[in-house]
Amino acid sequence: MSFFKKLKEKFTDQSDSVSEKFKQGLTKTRDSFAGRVNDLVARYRKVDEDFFEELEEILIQADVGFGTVIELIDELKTEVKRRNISDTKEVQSVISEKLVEIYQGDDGADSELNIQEDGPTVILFVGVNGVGKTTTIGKMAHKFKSEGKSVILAAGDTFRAGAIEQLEVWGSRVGVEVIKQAEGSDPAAVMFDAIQSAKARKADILICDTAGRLQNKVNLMKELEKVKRVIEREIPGAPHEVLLVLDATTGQNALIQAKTFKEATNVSGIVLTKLDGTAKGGIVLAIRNELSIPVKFVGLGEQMDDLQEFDAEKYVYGLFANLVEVEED
Ligand SMILES: Nc1nc2c(ncn2[C@@H]2O[C@H](COP(=O)(O)OP(=O)(O)OP(=O)(O)O)[C@@H](O)[C@H]2O)c(=O)[nH]1
Repeated sequence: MSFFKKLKEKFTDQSDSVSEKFKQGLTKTRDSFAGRVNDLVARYRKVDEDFFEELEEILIQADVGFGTVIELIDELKTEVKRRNISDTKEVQSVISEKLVEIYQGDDGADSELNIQEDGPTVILFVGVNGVGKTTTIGKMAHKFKSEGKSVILAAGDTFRAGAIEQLEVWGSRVGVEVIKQAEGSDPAAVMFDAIQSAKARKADILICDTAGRLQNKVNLMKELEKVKRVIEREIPGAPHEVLLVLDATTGQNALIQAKTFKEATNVSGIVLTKLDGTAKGGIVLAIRNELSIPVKFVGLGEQMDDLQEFDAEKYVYGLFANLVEVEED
């Protein structure tokens, strides 16, 4: 059975709300990317050099990233030869198989969060303004709460006007406490307070917001280092996760931001927001391959439960859900 058929069997069940969310959230990307692949396959009967060249172009336009595209095309060519494939329709299933393989890589690209059994687990959020950091923190707090965990939020973005209030709005919406100080105060002091509260209340999860200015890398680095130092001192081994939030609709710009943050701090995972708002959802693969940081969560819409743990198979299923398939005997 083809790889894609197996994926379909695994995920077509409508009652699986998560794979359905991936399918819904990737509609824009699927319409353009998979639509073009379908069209390519219809136009080319034979797998030849021209076919691969056009495929390369489509992948690059979906923001898959140049390096990743070259790797993928090379592997496809090898596989086509090895399996003696001549029908272009058969190549489609191999593409989906290779996309999953490339994403999972050698290290398995684990999207699971490093949660401490006997908390508090400290999760530090970093990222520039406007990427959807606050919304993501709110959605994540909601996710933990619905799993029965107790959550505290730390309003560490003391720099951007309105950031504290915005976090408070999410705090009351989700029903979790927000630890804050006045605008302009030292973020490290907010973290200190928040950790004391989390310890005193035996909270399971402490989610920390930070300021997202990128204009001055030295300042950003200093601030993040200071915040991390305080957290580490108060809870050895923390922060347990440093999640960088990136906006999928900014395409290659998101990659540039990621490189800067990677230089400034140890990023343990990426949250890619607004994947539903772009036709270039291939950016997930570019991030994974070019930065070697796993995408741990993706934003697939504006609703509270639209933040989903990333899963390469569900993602690829979402990309190709309407694939025109080869008839199998
Ligand atoms: N469609 C869609 N919209 C999202 C997603 N994540 C966030 N948004 C929207 O993006 C907008 C900006 O998000 P905010 O969290 O307010 O971000 P911000 O306040 O501009 O900036 P920061 O909090 O500093 O990142 C809001 O309208 C969110 O609803 C997503 O996954 N999908």
